[in-house]
Amino acid sequence: MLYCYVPIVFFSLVAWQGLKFYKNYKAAQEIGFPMLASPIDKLNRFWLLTKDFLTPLLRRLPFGLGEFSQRAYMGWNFPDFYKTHARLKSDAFTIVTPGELEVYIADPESAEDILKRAQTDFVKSPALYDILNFLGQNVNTTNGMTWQRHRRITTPPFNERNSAVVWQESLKQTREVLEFWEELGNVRTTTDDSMTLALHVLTAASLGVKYSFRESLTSKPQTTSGYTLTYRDALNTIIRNMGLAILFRMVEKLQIPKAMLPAKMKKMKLALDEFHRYLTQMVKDERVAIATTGNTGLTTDKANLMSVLLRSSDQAKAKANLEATLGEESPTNIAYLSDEEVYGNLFVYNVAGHDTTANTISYAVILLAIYPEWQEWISEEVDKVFSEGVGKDTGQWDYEKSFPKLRKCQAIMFETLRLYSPVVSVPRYTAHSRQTLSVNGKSYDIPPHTNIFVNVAALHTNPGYWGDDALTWRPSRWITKSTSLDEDTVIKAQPPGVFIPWISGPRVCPGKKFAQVEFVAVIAAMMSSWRVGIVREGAETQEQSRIRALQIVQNSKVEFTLKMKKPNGVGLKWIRKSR
Ligand code: HEM
Repeated sequence: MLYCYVPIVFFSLVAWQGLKFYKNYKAAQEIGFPMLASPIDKLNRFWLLTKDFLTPLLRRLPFGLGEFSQRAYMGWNFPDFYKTHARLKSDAFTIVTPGELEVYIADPESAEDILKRAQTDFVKSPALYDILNFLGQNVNTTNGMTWQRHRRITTPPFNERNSAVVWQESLKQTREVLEFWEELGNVRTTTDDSMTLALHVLTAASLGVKYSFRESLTSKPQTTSGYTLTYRDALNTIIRNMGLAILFRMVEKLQIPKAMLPAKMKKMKLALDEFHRYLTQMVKDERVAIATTGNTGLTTDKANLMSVLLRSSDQAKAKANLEATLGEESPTNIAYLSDEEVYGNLFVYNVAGHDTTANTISYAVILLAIYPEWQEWISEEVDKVFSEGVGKDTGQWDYEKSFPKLRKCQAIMFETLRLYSPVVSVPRYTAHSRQTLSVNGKSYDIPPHTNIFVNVAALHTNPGYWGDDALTWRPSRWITKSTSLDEDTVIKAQPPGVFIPWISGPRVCPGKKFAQVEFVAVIAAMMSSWRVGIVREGAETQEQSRIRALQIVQNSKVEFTLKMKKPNGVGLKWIRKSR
């Protein structure tokens, strides 16, 4: 009997999806942007589980019937760049799906406007961000007053004093990495090692925990009793497989018994559970340390994300409790973080602050090896900045004096982020209200429950702004002559909305300076005494090896953030620069 219901259920589902699609089509027509259609909602769970298998089959369908599948996943904007906008001759277009309506924007002024109105009009969609609530709600996933509370409490550690720690730790890690790479001869682990380097910088600056790069390679990791993984391995397993971690959270809701999970998912579950336990223990230990030493966490060398989160949370909690005991009529609004929220924020800062910077370093290093002329370009600047006094002894390099002068190193970072931005599109949501948006000077009405994507990859490569060589990696486009007598060159300022790897407005990335300081320290230290080249394969010429390496760089895809699919395909050789 049951089999009779199967076709009924199937056709009802199809009809329901068709109805939703039609409703969205009418809404998209009313907005007035050019339209594209997709019969699939990219957040549909069945699609998420099967898309890797189905997409190649769909692409083979005749008459371009499966063409929509190119845009049916998060992050399709790379390597589409500005192409779809150019084809539709519009800085805005709509994709109609049976899920929620999607609008893509590549007009710099509208992009800026959307990002500025992040607190009220264009918020973060719960459907997209709730899944990132690993271990607890956090600054990245919340909206409104809750977000303000998270932001107020979590950002103070990212100050100038912290930048000096980031600078010193980045230089130290780079010295160790380079010694290791010199010994290796043929380095195929640029991305993995950059991840380790960035993780060590982050744990030093945010948790006050220091690791040695060399020891992390040679010594067998010591697991704490009762754990299978070390803290670092648990975090690494999660961060290097964020796509899987997100999928695990979706599958977790289906309550599939652990024994039935595939091996990869079991490993992810173990990493997430143990990372949670480590954080719980670290928070407990930090509380004891604060109580016994009276360390405020704000004015001493021990100021780090963990101590600041706990201290400001605990103080605010104590104040609220006192007000409640005194029977005050309107006790302070909750101004602290619950323990779960502390874990959630520690997790998100670890993920956001590690993977993004590490990948930017690894893209830049491989691009420098492909285009060695830019190595000379930076080296000239580094030699000039450190010509007096400390010279090549990076252990003596001073953050405050040198960082602002290393403009070419900053240009390398900006140019790398322009083409290989970790976040290729920024999703926002109109929630329950209708919003007016001006695009290229004309006003449009955006309906409620619309996902509006600021198309970062398109903005960064619009030939109308960046010129005919928009897709070429050319760091010198960032340097211009200074009008001041004190400096001969400066970084070229861009108009608002044109270059937004860290976005802008109230939700601008709080780790922007952190990432810049780390990147500049690493690249300057590398180029002060070293040169890097591509290791040729077989009978390859130098030119062929560069073309191959560039293909590997361009063969990237978004897995939480943008990454090369096969970074280990490029072998690099590091040699000391002759004095
Ligand atoms: C090259 C390096 C980096 C890039 C390109 C980058 C980019 C971004 C972008 C585009 C966002 C906005 C995402 C959205 O609203 O959906 C963001 C948010 C965030 N980033 Fe970064 N980031 C970098 C490094 C860092 C670092 C080093 C940290 C911390 C140490 C960090 C912590 C965060 C946090 C906590 C948020 C959420 C802020 C909020 O929503 O209020 N990021 N980042």
